[in-house]
Amino acid sequence: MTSDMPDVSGTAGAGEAAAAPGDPSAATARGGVEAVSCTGLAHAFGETRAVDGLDLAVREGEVFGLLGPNGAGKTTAIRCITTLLPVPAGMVRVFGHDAAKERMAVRRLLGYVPQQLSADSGLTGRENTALFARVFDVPRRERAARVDQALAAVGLADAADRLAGTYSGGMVRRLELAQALVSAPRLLILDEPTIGLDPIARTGVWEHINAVRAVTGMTVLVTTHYMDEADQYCDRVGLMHRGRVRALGTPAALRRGLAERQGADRLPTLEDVFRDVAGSGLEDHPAGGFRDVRSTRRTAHRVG
Ligand SMILES: Nc1ncnc2c1ncn2[C@@H]1O[C@H](COP(=O)(O)OP(=O)(O)OP(=O)(O)O)[C@@H](O)[C@H]1O
Repeated sequence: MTSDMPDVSGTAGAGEAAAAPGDPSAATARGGVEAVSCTGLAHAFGETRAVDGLDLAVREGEVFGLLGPNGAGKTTAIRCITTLLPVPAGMVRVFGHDAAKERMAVRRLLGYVPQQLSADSGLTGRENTALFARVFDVPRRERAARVDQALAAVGLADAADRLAGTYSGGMVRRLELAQALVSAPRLLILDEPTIGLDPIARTGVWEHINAVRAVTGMTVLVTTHYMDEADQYCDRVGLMHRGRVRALGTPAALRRGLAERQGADRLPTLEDVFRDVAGSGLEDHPAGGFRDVRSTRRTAHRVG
């Protein structure tokens, strides 16, 4: 925690997690339930089996990266976990709460930064964040302070009263982070938080996530296409392909495992691991499909 990083821990679950920030094994050792548990999760759109028997366990306190190419099923899985999509088959639990039957309990525990733009360009940063504080039932008397804390935690204190429409792409992403943090979630879910951002803005987003996490001990579940970011920032990753997790572990262990299997003289990258896991099937879902272009352009538009 840096001295200029205010506390955004609020009340929900911050105390127990703060005992061992960033240490997932310690969190599990405290006997806490898993932050997210998916068992046999399946979700189809017509004939398309977007998620197809997903098993996944995210430990309390860790940063877990769900990686995969376009169409792997990451967003669909995330939307089931956040209760935005139903759970037609299998089981999803968030801190022990059944996402199918206890939707409000699940929603109260999490903050969600979707891929799509969630900030209103016609409102200031402060107004946008205050709106989320109201929607997420932050007690009225705490709202102003919590909004200030959330904006300061993402480095937007000085820009709080500017219209979001004047923000750069990186600032918009950090504002969306503040919106998700204002309710002091125990679980922060981010769907491709850095897509379309330049390297400096990408680093900025991650630094703010990690600074808040160091204070609150919140669990982070993030989807990304960027293997380098996953390698650098995630405690563990799940490599998802065709609706399922095909490999799971710390980035280092996955890379070492491939090096041992291949007898390689250099340590492979996470991307090498992914190509090994997904094999030639990766070409079935080439990057740059309409949906990916659309989301990248949406973000790029904010930058312009
Ligand atoms: N609303 C929808 N209607 C129909 N098909 C959908 C819908 N949403 C997703 N799909 C399909 O489900 C599959 C999984 O999509 P999903 O968005 O979950 O993948 P993803 O891994 O998040 O991809 P991306 O990285 O491009 O966001 C894809 O084949 C996609 O075209």
